[in-house]
Amino acid sequence: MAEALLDISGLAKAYGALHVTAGVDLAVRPGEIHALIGPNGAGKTTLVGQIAGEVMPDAGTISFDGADITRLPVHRRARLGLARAFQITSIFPRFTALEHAALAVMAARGRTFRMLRPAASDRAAREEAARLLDEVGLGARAGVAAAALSHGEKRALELAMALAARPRLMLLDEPMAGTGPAESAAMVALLTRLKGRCAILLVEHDMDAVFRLADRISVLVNGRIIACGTPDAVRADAAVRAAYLGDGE
Ligand SMILES: Nc1ncnc2c1ncn2[C@@H]1O[C@H](COP(=O)(O)OP(=O)(O)OP(=O)(O)O)[C@@H](O)[C@H]1O
Repeated sequence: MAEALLDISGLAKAYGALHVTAGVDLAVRPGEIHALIGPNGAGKTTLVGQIAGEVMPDAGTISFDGADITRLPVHRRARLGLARAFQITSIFPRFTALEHAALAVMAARGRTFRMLRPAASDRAAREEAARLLDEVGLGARAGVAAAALSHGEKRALELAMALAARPRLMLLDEPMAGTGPAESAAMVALLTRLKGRCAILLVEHDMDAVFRLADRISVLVNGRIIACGTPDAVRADAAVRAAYLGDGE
């Protein structure tokens, strides 16, 4: 079995009497798409927040590439290769897709780019940004203001911006939310193309997308992982069917 890139053990977080993360063990392997599914309020977003460093756990450990990152702040985790894709395109609506991607590239390589003259650093960032946009299928939309992009294109731009950090693990929280069937299919195709480039922990309610994309699926119910395995194994799991998918699916 491949060594885990992200290894979570006994993670716990309570808000008052509510145990939102109740002893989670979870391992994400290098390059895999690992989906985290579960009903509303199961604790998925809180778990992702703990992995990203935004929410401090009460107990348990998170290790990344063998290093204990349980108490590290967000920016230190990012430097180790842990990136979270944010819905970020509304911050500078008049900036173009290319400018957004270039900003992300410069933010990720701050020190490297400060060594260059301003014009050269700008050119290098734009070249890399253009490559990233090509990669997510936005090459032809580089000059379009972010606000004018379609919903699905904005999600693709956010992926390009997260990829600018050259992450080894990307945390993706509901990339299909609010997308129609065509945009959702385009996002599945895009994530399929990116597969293997970095590991992805994918939180998603769109089960069709999850079962198409995921190498493995973990099912979180009431703050606990009740099943983890391949899509086929999870689909066949009696506890999962009872707790989450419903016997009819
Ligand atoms: N800061 C907080 N203070 C108190 N309760 C919280 C806090 N954050 C989350 N919760 C509660 O923890 C539970 C889990 O929330 P969380 O958002 O992690 O679930 P989720 O699985 O992501 O849900 P959804 O699928 O609806 O996004 C919910 O009952 C929520 O109200």
